[in-house]
This record gives sequence, C-alpha cells and structure tokens, in this order.
Amino acid sequence: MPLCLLPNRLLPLPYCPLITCHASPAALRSSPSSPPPTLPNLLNNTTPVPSLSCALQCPHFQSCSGCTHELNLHRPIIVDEADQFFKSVGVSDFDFDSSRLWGWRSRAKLAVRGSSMKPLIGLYEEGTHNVVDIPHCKAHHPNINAAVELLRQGVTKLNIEPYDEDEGTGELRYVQMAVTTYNTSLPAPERYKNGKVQVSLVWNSRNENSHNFEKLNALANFLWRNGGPKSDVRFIHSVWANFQTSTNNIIFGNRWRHLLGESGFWEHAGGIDVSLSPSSFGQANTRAFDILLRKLQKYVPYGASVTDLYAGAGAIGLSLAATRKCRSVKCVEVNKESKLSFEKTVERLPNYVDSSISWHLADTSVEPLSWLMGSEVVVVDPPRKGLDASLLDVLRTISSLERKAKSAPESSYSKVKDEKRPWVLRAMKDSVQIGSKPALEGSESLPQTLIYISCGWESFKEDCKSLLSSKKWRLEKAHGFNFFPGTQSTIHLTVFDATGTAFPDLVQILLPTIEFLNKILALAFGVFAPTNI
Ligand SMILES: C[S@@+](CC[C@H](N)C(=O)[O-])C[C@H]1O[C@@H](n2cnc3c(N)ncnc32)[C@H](O)[C@@H]1O
Repeated sequence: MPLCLLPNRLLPLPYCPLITCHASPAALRSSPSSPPPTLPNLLNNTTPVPSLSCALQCPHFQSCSGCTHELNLHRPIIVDEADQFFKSVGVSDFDFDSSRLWGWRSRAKLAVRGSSMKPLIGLYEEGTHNVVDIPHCKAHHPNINAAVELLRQGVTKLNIEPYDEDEGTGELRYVQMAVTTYNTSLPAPERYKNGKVQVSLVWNSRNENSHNFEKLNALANFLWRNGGPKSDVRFIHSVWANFQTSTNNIIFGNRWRHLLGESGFWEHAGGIDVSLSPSSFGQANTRAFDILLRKLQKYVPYGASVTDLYAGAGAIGLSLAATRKCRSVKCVEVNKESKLSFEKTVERLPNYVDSSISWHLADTSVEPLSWLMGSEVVVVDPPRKGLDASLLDVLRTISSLERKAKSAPESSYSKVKDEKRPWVLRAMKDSVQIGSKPALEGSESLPQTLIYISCGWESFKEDCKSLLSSKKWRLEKAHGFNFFPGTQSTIHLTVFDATGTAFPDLVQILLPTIEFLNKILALAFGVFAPTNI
C-alpha cells in the first residue's frame, strides 16, 4: 500500500509527492462540488502534502468496503487505462466527465446488524459479513445519513431487533434509502440539497399478517413523525416495507407494501420525469446519469427507431422518445418490477411524444435478433458482467443476418400472429404497448448504430474487442463518467457504427469476376493478382 494511503489520513504525510487535482477542461467537464466541511489546517506546513481539494476525507475509509480510493476523486486511475485502451482501438478523443464528488449517492442499500441498543447500519467489511457502521459516509447524499441516524434512534427506542444472519432471527435486515431531488416548488439550485428520502425497511417476516408487523408499523410511524412533513426537518419522503425471510444473501423478497407518505417517487433525468419504485433498478448517481443521458441523445438521429436492451424501467428509451421524437422505442427488461415504473413514466411524457412505445418482460439472451429487427439504433446497458453471449453473437454477425432476413420470402420475425415460441408469447402477454405507429418501414432492417453503456470495465473491453474483431462495427466515440467517486468503477458510453454492408457486398459481387480475370491473367502471363481483400 502506498505510504500516502496509510490510515492516519488527516495528518501531513511527509514523503508523498504533491498530488493535486487539477484537470484539463476536457478531462473535467464540471467543477467538483464543495468539499466536505472539516478540512484540517495544513496550510502552514512546509512539507508537500496531497491536495485535499479532491480527497475523500471520510472517517470510515478502509474499514468500510464502499470506497477504495481517497485521493484525486475527480479522476480515478482507471481513466488513464481507459484512455490507452480507446486509443488502441482507434478513438483518440476519449473524455471523462466528473460531476459531484461527495454526497453523490442518492440510492443506498445498507445492512442492519448488531443489537437494538447498538445497531450497526452500513456495509460489510471487505471479504466478511461484519457490518461497519458508516454514519458519516461522504458518498451518501447528506439526507441519507440523516435518515440513517433517525432510523438508529427508532431501532433503539422501539427495541427493534436487527437481523442475526447466523441464527436467522431478528426483525430488521436491511434498509434501502433512495433520495428524490424532484421538487419543482424549489428553485433548481436548491433541489439537490433538499432531497427527500424514501425509506424501504426489509423486514424478517413473511407478510403483513406476521406477529411483529405492529413493531414495523411503529418504526415507520417513528420515522414519519420525526422526519416527515410535519416534523422540523422534513427529509423523509415515504416509508415502504419489504418482506424477506429467505436465508440467502438476496436483499429483497418479492412482497412490497407502501406504508406512509407518497407512493409515487420521481426524478427528472434526460429531459423527462422518471418514476422509480423501490423495487426496480435505480441509478445510484442520478446527477451523473442525467449528464450521460444528455450526451447519449446526441448520437440518436431524430425520428429513429430504437431498441433499448437491459432497459430497467425504460428511462433511457423514454428519454430518447421525448428528446429525439423517435418513431418507435422498444424496451426489453427481465425484471417484472420495472413495468409499473415504466407505465408511470410514460403517463408523464410530454403530449408531443407520439412514438410507438413498448416495454417487454423478456430475457435479452433468448432470441436477441427478434428484438433488434426494425430498429436503426440499439442501446445496451447490461449489468456488470457485460453482454449475454447470444446477443454478442448476433451483433457480431449482424450484416449477414440482415441480408438473410431481407432475402427470406416472409420473415419469421414479423409473423407475430403465428407466434408459438412460449417465451415470446409470455413477453407479449406481459408487454406494454403505447401508440400504434409501426416500427421502421421494411422491418427486417437491423441497427446501424450500437450505443453501449457499460458499468463493468473488464467485461466491456472483452465485448468491445469481440465486436471490433467481427469487422461489423467501428468504434466512433467513447466517453467516461464518474458515477462512483471514491471507487475505480466508472461508466462508459461508447458508440459503434456498422461498418456498412455496401463495401463487403460489392466485394462479394465482384469476387467471381476478379477470380475469373485472375485465371485469364494466369493463363496468359503466369501471374496472380491477390484476391484476399
Ligand atoms: C445496469 S441496469 C440498467 C437499467 C436501465 N437501463 C436504467 O438505466 O435504468 C441493467 C438492467 O438489466 C436487467 N437485466 C439483466 N439481465 C437481463 C437479461 N438477460 N435480459 C433483460 N434484462 C436484463 C436488470 O434487471 C437491470 O434492470
């Protein structure tokens, strides 16, 4: 471990090189937000010290597994590697956008362990199941920390038993805190710091009829009374319960219940109001997500037909429908919990949006080609493990598939009424269709633009190399986003264009002629022209 990362982090560190957080305008699009309040006075010290202006300064660093890096938060080390990688595959203008460096996390799932007198609410220590209390976490939106403190008081006052993993006993297992900064009654600059917290309590019982439900209700009421709209602080938005009794490591069970406050939860991102239910996927850094969406929109032509794979509640696809007036947007997602949020978001789309919009409950890896047919642009936003192998295969062979589909007398992918495949039928049953504009004219066409949003750097590099080696795609643009300052996890937005079928097709047509001419040349003069184009 480098000397400058030793635990006593707030003392001057004599032998460290001077590390500053200056960044070129290209590398740092927006200036970091204000640093945390307690800066030690190092100004009179003559020894060079690491600059603290972009340092984490979190008292939980190293005991908590959440952050892995505490200096230069604005530019994780991985950015240099990414820059090299993108250069090696032909993109020389990779840029990196760093937004808020502290208080950026607006969604946190925290384990609750310990005892009712001394609850521990936080993350696991690296490689263990020991929970580290993180009341002063610098990544959390400050109101998450305030809500955690209130929860801690409630647990103690009401004698709530935190979960015991070994015994499977106790009441409160986890809590999810999600912040909404959507409050149009406040001036825009005031909205972030006045974010309100939706608290989801993961309760160790089957449902509302269990014997300890009254205790859960009492805890919810405590939070509402002391943090809700009638309290002095007013930072609690709502309280939900999730019931989970399984002994595995899965945080949430299938049963949710809204207890107090507003049931709707909104954020404004990518130019639209986005509904987020506690059970569906939500971005942890909503500010950075908004910046990413605005950049992504520029790569989608007006009026395009778009497929959004790994769509969650469709935030990306719906933002494109509104801002790029898409002809059609097709969202594909495997988690059924996202459907309701999708429907609510659609209801709030501006009136001028007349795209054909659909959301399908389906596994992208099953017959992926069927989701791509009829779209000009495909957006993929897979989990950390990257693209499913079957989707990658289809993308690698896309132009030959398009030729096949076009030459087939009647495309099997457009025979909706004769559909017999059970998984497609299921997806159709659980799908939502809004608007009836057909997808692209001649719906056998396949995407010419692939927009890949990646949260797993290693898997992305593999997928990217595989796509490029197929010669069907060229990487045009790459942008990085500082979604998780304090870690080496960044998100990349990359844009691939189809290399075009015109040239390979021409070669295919001319090849017999070239070979024929070759034979004549060989017969006449004994020379060969190379044909391995
Ligand atoms: C990184 S999230 C992106 C969500 C969404 N694009 C957003 O920004 O809100 C990945 C999503 O992919 C979904 N997912 C994972 N595997 C899938 C699969 N095989 N088919 C469809 N969706 C999948 C997850 O449920 C999750 O919602």
